[in-house]
Amino acid sequence: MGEATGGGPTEYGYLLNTKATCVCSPSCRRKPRLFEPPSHKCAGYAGIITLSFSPRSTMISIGAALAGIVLLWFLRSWYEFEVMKAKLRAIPTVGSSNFFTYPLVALRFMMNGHNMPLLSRMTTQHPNSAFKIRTPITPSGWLVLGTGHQFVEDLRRASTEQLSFFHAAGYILGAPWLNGNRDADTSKPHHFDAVRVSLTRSFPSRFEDIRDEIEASVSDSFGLTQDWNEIVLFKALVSVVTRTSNRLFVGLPLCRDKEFLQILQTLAIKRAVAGNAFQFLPGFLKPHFGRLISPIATAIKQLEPILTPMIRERLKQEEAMGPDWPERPNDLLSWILECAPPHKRTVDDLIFRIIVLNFVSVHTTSVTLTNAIFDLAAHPEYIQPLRDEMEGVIKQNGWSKDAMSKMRKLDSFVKESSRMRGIGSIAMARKVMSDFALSDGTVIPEGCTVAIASRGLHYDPEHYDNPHEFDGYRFLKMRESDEGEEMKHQMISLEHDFLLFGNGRSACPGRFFAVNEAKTIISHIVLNYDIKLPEGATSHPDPRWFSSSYLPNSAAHLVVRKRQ
Ligand code: HEM
Repeated sequence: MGEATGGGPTEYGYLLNTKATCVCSPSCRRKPRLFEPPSHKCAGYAGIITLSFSPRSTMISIGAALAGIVLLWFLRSWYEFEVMKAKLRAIPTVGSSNFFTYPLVALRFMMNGHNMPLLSRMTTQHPNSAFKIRTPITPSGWLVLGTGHQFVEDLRRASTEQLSFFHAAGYILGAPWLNGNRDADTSKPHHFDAVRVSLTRSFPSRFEDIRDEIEASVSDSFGLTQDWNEIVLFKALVSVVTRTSNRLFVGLPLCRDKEFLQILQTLAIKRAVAGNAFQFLPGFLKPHFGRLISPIATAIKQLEPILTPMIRERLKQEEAMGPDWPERPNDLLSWILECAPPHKRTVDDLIFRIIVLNFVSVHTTSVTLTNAIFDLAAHPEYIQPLRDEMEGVIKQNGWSKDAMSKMRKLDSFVKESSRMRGIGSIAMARKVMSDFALSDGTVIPEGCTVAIASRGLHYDPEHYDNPHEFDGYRFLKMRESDEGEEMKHQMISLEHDFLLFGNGRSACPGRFFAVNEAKTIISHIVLNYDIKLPEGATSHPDPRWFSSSYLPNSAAHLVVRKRQ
């Protein structure tokens, strides 16, 4: 048998014992390798492995390999961090710029990434400037934040080849790993146009359905009793929004199917949590954890048996009759198929699109609605004027998209709630795809991530009087006083100092639907229910923040009863 120098094989292990030789015959001097190729057919080959194996040695080997990987990752991250720091030296740093304080910085960002005083101070003291902060949410560890209109304008005008939303948001939300590498080949997935063009054009004609689903789902979630009744508002609204959106996306009876809804509601929460948690994982672990915990992969597996027959049938019909046939459903599948390139017209891909659109729309709309309803309960003096407006407009226009557009007080109220709370502290995150010059001459290097300190802008006294005070009619007054520009201040408008929906070429394509859906849900609640905060509560329940993401207090209660 071959001898093992530097320690016996059973004691030190096959992988560590680099001086060991093959045991097939005394004359064989071959060195065994970490992964032995099958071509080496020595009789003793299997024997080496069997003889050499010991649990302790395997653990040591795995530990050594992992330590090596961590060290390599650490050195690479350090290198990339320092290279980017050098390239960004013209931009002032806020906070630490020392790589070795990373764990502390990551923790601080996680707990305080929405740092209101910092964002406000930078916005008011250094308007129209850029500063950089250390953050775990970008590949280089640096994020360049802009303040002021000019910076928004610079990002807004950039092409998607220069500044990419999908690359930046993908990294921040963990999409390449949690979405199972889908859309990795494109900077703008086709579902974006399905929402921007087809859904927006089609949903006014589906208004009756939407209203019907709101009535049924609110009654199921809120109850319809004469007595006061406490509900967990965020949970109730996630259910209402999932049902209403899916009445439009996939129609009846699926939008009321308990299993289907449960999968989507769990996904909306788990995907948001996983995306946030992923920001703090070292890059080399992301692919592995992504495969292990991907909520999207889980949802795809669970939804396959439910959605596959319906999608197969639709694909067959489209193939036989083309895109224009008399009974063609006016739903999400048709809208996606209108925009899908041939290689994306598959069952698997269509299930993925339905899931992604549920994820991007349900969570954001539920958060916006929860904020607005809690603001209404905290400021009950707005309830009667809003009821009067709703009743008047509906009397003239019926329940319709037009009626929703005419509810100016309501629009202003929901927009003010979103200005103060929103969905996050930064907006318009973009990855710089090639060196990008701002209008003041500052060059942001390729590979860097830029964003707007939107929470600072939303509270900027230059643009908003008494920005810390809730004024439900703020935007109504702006519409009335800004002659000829009254459309500018409605909620769906993309303004430089209101970035709930982002801005520029990648601004949210679902905002027309989202705002109308939210206004219809609030109108239904206000016209049919009395609402108030629970006993003892006097203000909007405290939200939770996780890094730069805003989360409403998901356990907070609202007290409701049938309108008296
Ligand atoms: C109040 C609710 C919503 C809010 C606050 C919101 C907000 C946003 C924001 C901030 C962006 C990124 C824009 C940028 O960086 O410039 C975005 C992207 C997007 N939104 Fe919305 N959104 C909402 C509802 C919806 C709805 C209802 C849909 C679809 C029906 C939708 C579909 C999308 C899509 C497809 C993108 C591109 C990102 C992607 O595909 O991952 N959104 N949204």
